[in-house]
Amino acid sequence: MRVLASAPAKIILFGEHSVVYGKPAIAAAINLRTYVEAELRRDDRIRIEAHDIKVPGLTVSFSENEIYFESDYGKAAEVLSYVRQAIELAMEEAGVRKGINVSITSQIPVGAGLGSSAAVAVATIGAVSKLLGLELTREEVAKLGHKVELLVQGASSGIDPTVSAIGGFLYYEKGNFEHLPFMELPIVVGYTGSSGSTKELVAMVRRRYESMPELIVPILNAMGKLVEKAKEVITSELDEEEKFAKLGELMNINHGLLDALGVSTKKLSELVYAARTAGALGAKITGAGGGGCMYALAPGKQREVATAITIAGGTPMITEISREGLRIEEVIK
Ligand SMILES: Nc1ncnc2c1ncn2[C@@H]1O[C@H](COP(=O)(O)OP(=O)(O)OP(=O)(O)O)[C@@H](O)[C@H]1O
Ligand SMILES: C[C@@](O)(CCO)CC(=O)[O-]
Ligand SMILES: [Mg+2]
Repeated sequence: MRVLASAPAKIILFGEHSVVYGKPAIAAAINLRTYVEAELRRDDRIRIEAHDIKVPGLTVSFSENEIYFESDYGKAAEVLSYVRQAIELAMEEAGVRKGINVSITSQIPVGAGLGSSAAVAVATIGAVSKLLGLELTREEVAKLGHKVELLVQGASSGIDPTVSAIGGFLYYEKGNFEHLPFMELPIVVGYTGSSGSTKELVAMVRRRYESMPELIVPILNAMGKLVEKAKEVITSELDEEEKFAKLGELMNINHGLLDALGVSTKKLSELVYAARTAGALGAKITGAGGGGCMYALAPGKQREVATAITIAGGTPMITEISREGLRIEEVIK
C-alpha cells in the first residue's frame, strides 16, 4: 500500500517570536506544498529519501578508476530529524511499527521562514498515519506536528504545524486557533536566498529575554497588542483600502520590533525597504528571520514591488492563501 499526502507552507502575517511566549499571532497557509509519499516495505527498515535537502560536508575523491564519497553523517541525521520524529510519533499513535519507505519532494524553500519544517512534519504524519490505518483529524495531526517541533527545536509555539495542517487564514494563541474571515491578500514574498535555523533563532531570542527581561518583555507585549489590533482591523467593517493601510502600518511596526529582537539581517532589511520604496503599504520579516523571507502588502503594486525585490538582490514570489491544509492526495492499495 502507498499513500501520498501534502501540506502547505505558511506566512506569519503578525506575531512571530512573541507567539512562542504565549502572545497571539496571525498566519496564513500559502500555495507552496511539501509532498510525502509513504509505502510499506517487506522488511522492518525505515528508509527516508529527501530530494530537496542538501547536506553540507559531502566529499568526493577519485583514484584511477574508483570514486569515494564521504558525508558528514551527523549533519545528515540532524537534517532529517523532523521527518524521523514525525514517523516515530505517527507509529506510536498507531501502536504499530512497520518497515516503510518515505519519499519527500517539496516546493518550499528550506529554512526560509515559510514553515518548511512544519509542512514536512504534517505531511509525513498525514501519510504515515493513513498508511498504518489510522484516521487522524487535521487538528490531531496539528498537535502531533507541534510535538515534532518541540522535540526537534526544544521550543515551538505550534502555529506553523497548525496552519499547515488546517490551512486558510488563522488567529492562533496558546494552542488554540480561530479562522479569520477569508480575504485576498495582495502580497509579495521576498526570499533573501539565505537560510536561518528556527531552533537557533528562537534560542537566541530566549537568551536575550533571560539576560534583559526589562527590555525584551515590553517588546513582546507590544507585539501581542499589535496582533490584537491587526485582528480588530481584519474583522472590522472598514473597506478593503482602509484595512490594507492600517495593516501595512502595523506590519512596519512589527518589523521594527523584530529588528529590535535581533532577528533581522542586512539583506532582509534591504528587501523590506526596497518594497516600501516601491509602494508597498507595509513590509516585514515573516517567520523566524536570520535570513529567509520578508513579505510586503502591496495592493495594486505587486509587480513594482516584485521588481524592486529583484533589483535589491532577492527572489520575489507572488503567492495566494491556500484554503486547504493537509491533503491526502492518493491512496494506492
Ligand atoms: N523537504 C524537506 N525534506 C526534509 N526535511 C525538511 C524539508 N524541508 C524542511 N525540512 C527540515 O526542516 C528544517 C528547516 O526548518 P526551520 O524551522 O529551521 O525553517 P523553516 O521551517 O523553513 O522556517 P520557519 O520555521 O521560520 O517558518 C531543515 O533543516 C530540515 O531539517
Ligand atoms: C519564530 C516562530 O515564532 C515562528 C516560526 O515560523 C517559532 C514558533 O512560533 O514556533
Ligand atoms: Mg520551521
